[in-house]
This record gives sequence, structure tokens and C-alpha cells, in this order.
Amino acid sequence: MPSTLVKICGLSTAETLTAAVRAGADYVGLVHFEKSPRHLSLTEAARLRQLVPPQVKVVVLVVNPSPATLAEALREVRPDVVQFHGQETPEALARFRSDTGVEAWRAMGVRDAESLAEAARFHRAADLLLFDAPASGLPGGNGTRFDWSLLGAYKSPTPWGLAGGLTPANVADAIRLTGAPLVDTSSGVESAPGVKDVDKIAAFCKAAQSA
Ligand SMILES: O=C(O)c1ccccc1N[C@@H]1O[C@H](COP(=O)(O)O)[C@@H](O)[C@H]1O
Repeated sequence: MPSTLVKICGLSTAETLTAAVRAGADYVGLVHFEKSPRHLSLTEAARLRQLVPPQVKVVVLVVNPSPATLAEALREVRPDVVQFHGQETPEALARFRSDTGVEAWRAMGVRDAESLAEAARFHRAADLLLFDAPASGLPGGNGTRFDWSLLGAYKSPTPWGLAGGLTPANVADAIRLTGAPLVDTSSGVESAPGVKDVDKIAAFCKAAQSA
């Protein structure tokens, strides 16, 4: 079985970004959302982007961005992926992909089995569905998990990933229980909101890669 892909999100310093790359993360996430403790200006995100080697993909996270912000993010940061973490519609995502050729991920809050049925609306529009806990306070990045057993028998024509409250201590169980092909964490590798911890980043990657 191929090993689980790992995304470390909300990186905001050169030291922690480099730690994620060294630990073998497949994706590194840069948050552009002013209400987040992990927010980066596009200039800061562009500077960090330059430190990422070609084998690691850069994800820019946005929440209901304006067309101008989205265009500027693409121009400045040149991400491999844009992670949409708001109420973006399937039509908007499909248009984004055909206009730009950039990969589009859509985060979905999972409350119950119904939520997974709703995700089907995005099957042709998104490159990947990212199942996260429902929004509380922020649209994401709250360190809360949902009932992983909902994904136990999940089959999808669209690639998908698991997020929400994942930590070095629980990620292996999460992978075993859900079979997630990709796992994504932010709060779980921090010492305080917005402050990444290099040891936790290394422990998370190791636990996910050996699950
Ligand atoms: O990280 C944030 O501040 C954030 C803000 C707005 C939307 C999403 C955000 N983070 C993403 O949410 C999931 C789960 O995060 P956590 O591990 O539970 O903290 C993940 O994709 C984060 O990148």
C-alpha cells in the first residue's frame, strides 16, 4: 500500500518550513486569511515559497477569496495547489481550475453521513476533498476532530484527505481507522496558536509515514 501523504499547514517561519521539508512532508501550507493566527501576507508567503524544493508542493490556503486576491496569490506565490476553506461553490472551483490549471482542494466540514453525501457535489470540480471538523470560531485550524468512523467505509471517485485535530499521537490511529490517503495538520504540531514546533512536526511526519 502506498504510504500516506502528509501536509503540514500554517507554516510561517523559515525554520519550521525547513523542518517540515526535512521531515518528509509532501505538502506545505501557507495560510492567507487575516483572522487566522497563522496568516501571512502574500509577500511573506512568496518569500517562504522560495525555500521549498521542487519535490514538495506548496499549498496556499484561502477562505472565500475575492477574484483579485486569488489572482494576486497565484502571481506572487505560484502555489501548486489552492486550498479553498470557505463556502466556495463547485462552479467557482471548476472555473478556477479551467482558467488557471492550478490544483484546487475544497475543505468540507464533516458533521454526519449527510456531510459526505453533500461532498459529492464537488466530485467533478475539485482535485481533492479535505474532510475537516465543522467550523467553530475559525473555518478551520481549530484543532478539533470529527467522528472518523464516518469515513471507515468511504469510497470516492475524487482523491481525499483527512484534517482536523490530528496530532503526532493520534495520526496513526486516524490512518488505520479511515484509510486516509493524505493527512493534514496545523494545531497538532504547535506549542501555541500559530507557533509551530519543529519536534512535533518531525514526530507527526514519522508517525504518519510509518502507519
Ligand atoms: O489554520 C488556520 O488558521 C485556518 C484558518 C482558516 C481555515 C483553515 C485553517 N486551517 C486548516 O484547517 C485544517 C485543520 O486544522 P487543525 O489541524 O485542526 O488545526 C487544516 O487543513 C488547516 O490547515
